[in-house]
Formats: sequence, structure tokens, C-alpha cells
Amino acid sequence: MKTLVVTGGIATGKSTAIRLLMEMGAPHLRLFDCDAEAGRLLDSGLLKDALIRAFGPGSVDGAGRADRHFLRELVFRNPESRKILEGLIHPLLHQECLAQMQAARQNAAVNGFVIDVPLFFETSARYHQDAVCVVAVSRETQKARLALRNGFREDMIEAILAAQHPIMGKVAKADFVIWNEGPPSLLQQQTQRFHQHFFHD
Ligand SMILES: CC(C)(COP(=O)(O)OP(=O)(O)OC[C@H]1O[C@@H](n2cnc3c(N)ncnc32)[C@H](O)[C@@H]1O)[C@@H](O)C(=O)NCCC(=O)NCCS
Ligand SMILES: Nc1ncnc2c1ncn2[C@@H]1O[C@H](COP(=O)(O)OP(=O)(O)OP(=O)(O)O)[C@@H](O)[C@H]1O
Repeated sequence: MKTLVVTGGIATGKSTAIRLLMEMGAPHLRLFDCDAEAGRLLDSGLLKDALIRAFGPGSVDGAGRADRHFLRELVFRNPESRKILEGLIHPLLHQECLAQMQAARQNAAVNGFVIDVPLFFETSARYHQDAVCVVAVSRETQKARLALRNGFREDMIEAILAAQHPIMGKVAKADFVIWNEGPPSLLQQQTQRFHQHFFHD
């Protein structure tokens, strides 16, 4: 089983590229999506007490689910709060990812394990991957797509980007780069070639 880390920056197109990759590799690929898994944790209520202790009662709703808007406004403006939130979430994510990877290894029908890790280069967690693929766009395109998709204000966009390493530094460290500045059809073609090369050649 080959393992692939896919990373990049916010709104560079990781999820879109991975969706294509998973369709091309079905049913032999498995995916671990860190954002989705973090979302599940935040919604589960498991972190309720820790969140209240760290950020006050406004950080959760009546059912104990994290208030993502509250947390986003807090952590992207305050690096110390961000580190605390990351400290609650990242170890659990990493542990769960390795467990799912191990389970996938036991399944002879699975030939690839894809890990969507937005903060791969920002953190020290290691995944025993065979390769790292960076999905990248220019900063201008990143900001434009983020504004279009999320409707975030300019200052929130700048705050999130400031919390991430510059995309060109990630490109420099990548084993493979998918440059997603063009139209979706070009992303499809690049992903197709990458899929063939990485999983089949
Ligand atoms: C701040 C939170 C509540 C905002 O939730 P929201 O649903 O709006 O965003 P979502 O989780 O889908 O993340 C979207 C993108 O934001 C960026 N992002 C998220 N957390 C961080 C962070 N700690 N530092 C830098 N960028 C981040 C990533 O590019 C990510 O792909 C959430 O992102 C969170 O809990 N972050 C801390 C956990 C974390 O580090 N997650 C990143 C994946 S490991
Ligand atoms: N080639 C493209 N042309 C135009 N829009 C695109 C292209 N690729 C992706 N998008 C759009 O850009 C936005 C960001 O893409 P996507 O959600 O795949 O990024 P992401 O890196 O997974 O983001 P996040 O880190 O926030 O999860 C989405 O609205 C998506 O539809």
C-alpha cells in the first residue's frame, strides 16, 4: 500500500484534487481528511470541557458542540489560542490517522492511503508517507477563491494566511506539485497523470 500526503494552503484546491484522485482510484484508495476529522471532533462534544476551560462558555453551544465561528475569530487573531486549540486536536487526529492507516494495510484490496493534511509542513507530526504532493496556486488566486467560497472578510483571509507557511516554501519541499492556477479541466488532467504515475507506474 502506498501512502500519499496531500497538502497546500487554504483554498488551493486540495479537496477538489483529492476528490478526483479518489474517484480515479476507487475502490482501492482510502482517505483520511484532517479537516473533516477535526470537524467531527469539534461536533462530537468530546472536547466540550476542554474548550470551555480554554476559551470560555461561548466556545460551545448548548449541546457541547464547538462554535466554529467563535473559534475562528479567536484563534486566527491570537496565536496563543491557536496553539492551545491545535494542542487539543492535533494529537487525536494523528492517532486516528495512524490507526486508520494500519487498518487499511490489513486490507489486501486497498493499494493507496491518501492523507489530506493542510498543516503538514507547519507541524511536526509524521505519517510515514511515500510522497508529499502540494496543491498550489498564487496567493492572489488563493485569496480570490477563499473569498468566493467562504465569504470571509479581507482581514480574516489575511489572518488565516498569516497562520500558514507561504505556499511557495511548500512547493519547494514537495515531491510532486499540482499547480491549480488554471481551469478545473487542467486540474483534472494533472490529477489524472499524477494518479497514473504515482499509483500505477
Ligand atoms: C478554527 C476552526 C474551528 C475553524 O473551523 P472551519 O470549519 O471554519 O474550518 P476548517 O476546519 O474546515 O479548516 C479550513 C482550513 O483552515 C485552515 N486552518 C484550520 N486550522 C488552522 C490552523 N490551526 N492554522 C492554520 N490554518 C488553519 C486550513 O487551511 C484548513 O484547511 C478549525 O479550523 C479548527 O479547529 N482548527 C484547529 C485544528 C486544525 O489545526 N485543523 C487543521 C487541520 S489539521
Ligand atoms: N481550478 C479551479 N478553478 C476554479 N475554482 C477552483 C479550482 N479548483 C478549486 N476551485 C474552487 O476553489 C475553492 C477551494 O478549493 P478546495 O475546497 O478544493 O480547496 P482546499 O485546498 O481543499 O481548501 P481548504 O483548505 O479550505 O479545505 C472551492 O470553491 C473550489 O470549488
